[in-house]
Amino acid sequence: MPFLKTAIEGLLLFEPRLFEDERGYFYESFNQKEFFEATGIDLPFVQDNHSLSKFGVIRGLHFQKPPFQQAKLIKVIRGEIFDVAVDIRPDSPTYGKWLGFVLSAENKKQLYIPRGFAHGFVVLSDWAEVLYKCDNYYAPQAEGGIIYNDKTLQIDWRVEKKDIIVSPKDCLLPTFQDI
Ligand SMILES: Cc1cn([C@H]2C[C@H](O)[C@@H](COP(=O)(O)OP(=O)(O)O[C@H]3O[C@@H](C)C(=O)[C@@H](O)[C@H]3O)O2)c(=O)[nH]c1=O
Repeated sequence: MPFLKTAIEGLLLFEPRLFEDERGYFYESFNQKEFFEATGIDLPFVQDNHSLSKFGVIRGLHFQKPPFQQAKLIKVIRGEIFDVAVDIRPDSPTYGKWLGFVLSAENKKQLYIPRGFAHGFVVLSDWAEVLYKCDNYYAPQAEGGIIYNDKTLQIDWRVEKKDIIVSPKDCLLPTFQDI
């Protein structure tokens, strides 16, 4: 289960090895032991999430406040997304930096986002189904977020402004400066 390091410490990209034959393909989409070796995380994931979104939908940027923070392992089983992680770990040398990766049903890449990041994605295909594992339960009272079009972060969401769809709740999220 090879995890590639990224320009942000702790943020890892997983490119699984596919076994293809005349029937189709097989791959290990998750292996706890190899995951532990790569990330040092010894806790099992406790919640799996599955969302479907149409083209132009941005979900995010979301996080849960301490002590309810969540690490996430993201993958796409239908369509294509641009998945974004923002480092909001106060002591991090890359605090306030973001990285984005195209994850798709085709490329089968998975993004591991440690605790202490804000997360969001935009759908680049007609529809996208996103699956992710979390190492902590949903805690609505601890929900936090940053507005997707924050002026400081300047995230390039890769879709035209007219096509962007954001939930009423996410439209009200604070700026990066205000969190
Ligand atoms: C996130 C979540 C939501 N819900 C409920 C609350 C609400 O009524 C409904 C939809 O919630 P939301 O609008 O917050 O869903 P969504 O915008 O998809 O929220 C998710 O966005 C991505 C980017 C993340 O990283 C996730 O951690 C999560 O915050 O689902 C749960 O029951 N459990 C959960 O874990």
